Amino acid sequence: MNQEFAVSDAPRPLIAGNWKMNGLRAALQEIETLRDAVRAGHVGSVDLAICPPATLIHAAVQACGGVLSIGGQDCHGAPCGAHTGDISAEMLADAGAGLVIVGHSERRTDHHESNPTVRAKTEAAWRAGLIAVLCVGELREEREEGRETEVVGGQLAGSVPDGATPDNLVVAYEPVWAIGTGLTPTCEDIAAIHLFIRGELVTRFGEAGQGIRILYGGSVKPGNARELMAVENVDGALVGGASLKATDFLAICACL
Ligand SMILES: O=C(CO)COP(=O)(O)O
Repeated sequence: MNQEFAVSDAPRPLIAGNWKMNGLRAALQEIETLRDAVRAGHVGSVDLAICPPATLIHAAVQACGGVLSIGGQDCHGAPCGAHTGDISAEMLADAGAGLVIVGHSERRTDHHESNPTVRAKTEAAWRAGLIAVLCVGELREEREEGRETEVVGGQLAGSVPDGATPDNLVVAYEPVWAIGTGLTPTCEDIAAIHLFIRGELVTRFGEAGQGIRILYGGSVKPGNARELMAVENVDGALVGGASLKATDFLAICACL
């Protein structure tokens, strides 16, 4: 691949905010601030998404004025049924969501979600017409043992269904030990694992694998976003804490 092709063919970056279990209705002001910034032309060539708690999805869709995507943080694999407390991908789509995070490490840990479960959730997202933002990443001890590619490779093989394309899948590499800790891998380490993920996607999906966006997540802040986003095969970020305030989120977006 020559340089010109690589540059023109690079996926458009995506900065996605994961609000986790944060946000009451007053937080919709942050979405309105993001909307106004996009409308005023203050955000460059980058796609924006916010995944608020499910209680705010419908209102967030109304508040965002169609200039950013709103997503869910999880979905059930089934379209409906006797699953108290769960939300289906169809329900998210009905509320106006365009994407859904699946396989976040907090779900894999707190709710014991396995790779086959994450795979079923990804298929559910596709069935409902949503983009799946599928999270992978190793634990601290797995990194210390030098097993990160083995772990991430196993998560990709076990949880990404056949049929992935740039239009239905985004992969988010989130090392568990970097989430909410202020720690980040070195740029060299991020480059290595993103190249590994790119290779796995291309091996499995051919040309489509080149265009599937690979986000980095874990303690992305305005102060470190520029160097993290400049790493090869980093096509944007999945941001937790720094997505709660529009000013921080916009400062991250400005780094692309
Ligand atoms: O888990 C994350 C996003 O999904 C990252 O969270 P922090 O940005 O708060 O580390």
